[in-house]
Amino acid sequence: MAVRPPRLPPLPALRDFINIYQLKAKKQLSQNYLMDMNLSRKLVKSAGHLEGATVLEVGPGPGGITRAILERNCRRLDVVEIDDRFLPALELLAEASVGRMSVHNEDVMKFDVGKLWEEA
Ligand SMILES: C[S@@+](CC[C@H](N)C(=O)[O-])C[C@H]1O[C@@H](n2cnc3c(N)ncnc32)[C@H](O)[C@@H]1O
Repeated sequence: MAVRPPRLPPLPALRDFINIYQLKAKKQLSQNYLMDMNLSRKLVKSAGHLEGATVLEVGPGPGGITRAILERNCRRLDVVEIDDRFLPALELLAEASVGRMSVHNEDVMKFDVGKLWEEA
């Protein structure tokens, strides 16, 4: 029998986050947002088996791919996002993940991934 992905509690649509927080894409940070959740789920599925895995996502933006990763029932998800305008949306996702997701508002080029995973 197929295992259903765990449902996250109802969350605002990505488009609403972008409108409420006026998250106009910044070119200098290569920002563009994937809004189609079906596409995000397909992308994440192509990463393989994530159930019980420890995952690092760089540049989650408003969190479309992040939602799809959480739905795959990973054990732990760390996201590193340089732009603090996304923090309210990402913190809401972290709350909905019931302790599985942590948000790091940092530049990934200066971020110590090794240290993070020592703790994992
Ligand atoms: C192309 S957008 C992708 C957003 C999201 N993953 C999606 O698919 O909708 C790239 C993201 O990487 C972030 N970013 C760019 N440079 C970064 C850096 N040095 N460290 C962490 N995040 C960075 C941007 O702020 C942006 O959220």
